[in-house]
Amino acid sequence: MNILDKIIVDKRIEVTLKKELIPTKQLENSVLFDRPTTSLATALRNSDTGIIAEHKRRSPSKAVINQKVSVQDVALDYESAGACGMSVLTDGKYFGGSLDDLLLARASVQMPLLRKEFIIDTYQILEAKAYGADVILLIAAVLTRDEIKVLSEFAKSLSLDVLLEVHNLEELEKSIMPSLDMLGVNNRNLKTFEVSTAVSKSLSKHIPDDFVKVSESGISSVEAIKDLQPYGYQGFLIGENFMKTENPGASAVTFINELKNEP
Ligand SMILES: O=P(O)(O)OC[C@@H](O)[C@@H](O)c1c[nH]c2ccccc12
Repeated sequence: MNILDKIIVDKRIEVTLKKELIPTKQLENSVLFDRPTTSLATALRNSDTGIIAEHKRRSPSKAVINQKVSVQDVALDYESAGACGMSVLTDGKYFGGSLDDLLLARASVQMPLLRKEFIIDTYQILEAKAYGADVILLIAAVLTRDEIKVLSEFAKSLSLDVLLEVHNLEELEKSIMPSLDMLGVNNRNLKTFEVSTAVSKSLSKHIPDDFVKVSESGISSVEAIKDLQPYGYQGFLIGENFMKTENPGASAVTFINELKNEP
């Protein structure tokens, strides 16, 4: 079994248990549930940098990235650095994140927040809303077209943006539908961990113009962004490059300033 399949097996068990412990009514009663949301897609369309900065403590491909910084500090620093939005890993077992991380980020900043999670059930979308997210991620590699439709339409009914992630043409062609806002191309193969921005380049021409294009993973230089912009990318999801440093917020400031000053 590859790592992605393992994550999904565990996720199904986790969601089944949580559904029994915390009824959906309780999520809907969260003080955050009825708040107005902010669109990441709109923010990216209007941005001159398009950086979505991620909070990630560890990952299956890298045991320790950063276990020291506080998610609130990172969120505040990313926002003042000029990031367009923030991605918060909420998976515990493989990424060391939690829904509390999302909640703490929400308490700290106004910018759009993405719940970075392996979503397989509408229950997790209610959680995303209740803990302060503006955007959810759907991963085409682990969902059927029908599941993508049900989950994305449910998210839209809660005024959440949807970022659909693909890694190849087959996943892209199966997923195109009007209930998606952003199409993300993951440069990292979640089954083998191989990373190359060439994946974003080759898939870009197959993404219809009505979706905001986002390039995800393995972006570690301003040059990489300059290289991807001509392919129509308006969003760039960056995790490790910031999180592996002692001060992720300061690294984001340096990076975004360099990006703004580049001709
Ligand atoms: O740390 P990186 O290489 O900059 O990547 C960030 C982000 O794209 C990556 O964390 C990611 C992309 N898709 C995912 C799906 C699940 C978990 C994590 C991810």
